[in-house]
Amino acid sequence: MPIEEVEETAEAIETMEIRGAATIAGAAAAALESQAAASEATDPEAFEAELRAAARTLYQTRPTAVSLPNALRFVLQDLEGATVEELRETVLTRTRKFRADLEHAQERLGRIGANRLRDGDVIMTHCHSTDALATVEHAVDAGKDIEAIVKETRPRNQGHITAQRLRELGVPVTLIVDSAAHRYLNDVDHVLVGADSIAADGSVINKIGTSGLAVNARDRGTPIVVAAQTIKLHPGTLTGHTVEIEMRAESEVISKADREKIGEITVKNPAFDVTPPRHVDAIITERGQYPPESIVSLMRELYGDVDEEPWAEPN
Ligand SMILES: O=C(COP(=O)(O)O)[C@H](O)[C@H](O)COP(=O)(O)O
Repeated sequence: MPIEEVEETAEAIETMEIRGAATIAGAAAAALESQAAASEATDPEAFEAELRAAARTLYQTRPTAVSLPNALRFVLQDLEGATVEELRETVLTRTRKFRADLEHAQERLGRIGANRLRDGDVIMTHCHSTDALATVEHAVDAGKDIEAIVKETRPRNQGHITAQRLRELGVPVTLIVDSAAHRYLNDVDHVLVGADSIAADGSVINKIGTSGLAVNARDRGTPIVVAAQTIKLHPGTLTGHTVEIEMRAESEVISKADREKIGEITVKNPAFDVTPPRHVDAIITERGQYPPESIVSLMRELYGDVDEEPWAEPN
């Protein structure tokens, strides 16, 4: 049984109190760290079994952001240690490194992404991405004036979080409903979004509505920039796996009362969609800027082919 803190983190990820791919990954690593620190296992097998159970609990929360399994894999792959204490030390060292790397990567990505933004540029955002905001923050720190048109991002309105963060940076914000995006793209220099997963062919999986925004941006000739640390690269897609798109509750879309008033309908609430590489101009990572079609080489270099899940129950 995982400790209470792991259960609480899993619940917070499921209910989206903790959300966004990078934040989810950091929280999952922190939960494994707590599990390792608190473990009272007396033999290495029991310790590893506890860690695997904790990882499974975290893994089952949301399916689309690959940063979550990438974090779990980073911590649990090929665990080394002959005693519980050695294993504990390995896990604690890895979870701390993972969390520190996460911060450094976002900082570096932000500096690289900021080079694309010029003084006076207007960006359009969708959802709330800490990686995307890191690029704006660095541009602002470099003295550039940036303005933002922020899509509200139905049904969960993550655009409100983006608007608030941008205001904290002193960026002037115009909030629009999602369907107004095409109308305002003429005023925009870059569409700037994050990613939950990036597939080997360079497809970008991000908040539902990203692909429609990208099509509109292409129509208007506005460049589409994706800010995504390399923990968003989905190594499973190298071996033919697809990225699962999370379907969320109907209640996020329509109230029970409204639904009953309308009569018999089907409601669908996919949380993410897939933007093909031809609609993406650049993917900004902490390792540099990549055209989407060439991201596969970075994916192979960093992850190789990974098919196993180190948190699976041993046969
Ligand atoms: O789509 C979302 C969040 O979806 P949700 O709100 O459903 O979790 C974000 O664009 C990415 O996760 C990137 O975020 P970050 O750059 O912070 O990792």
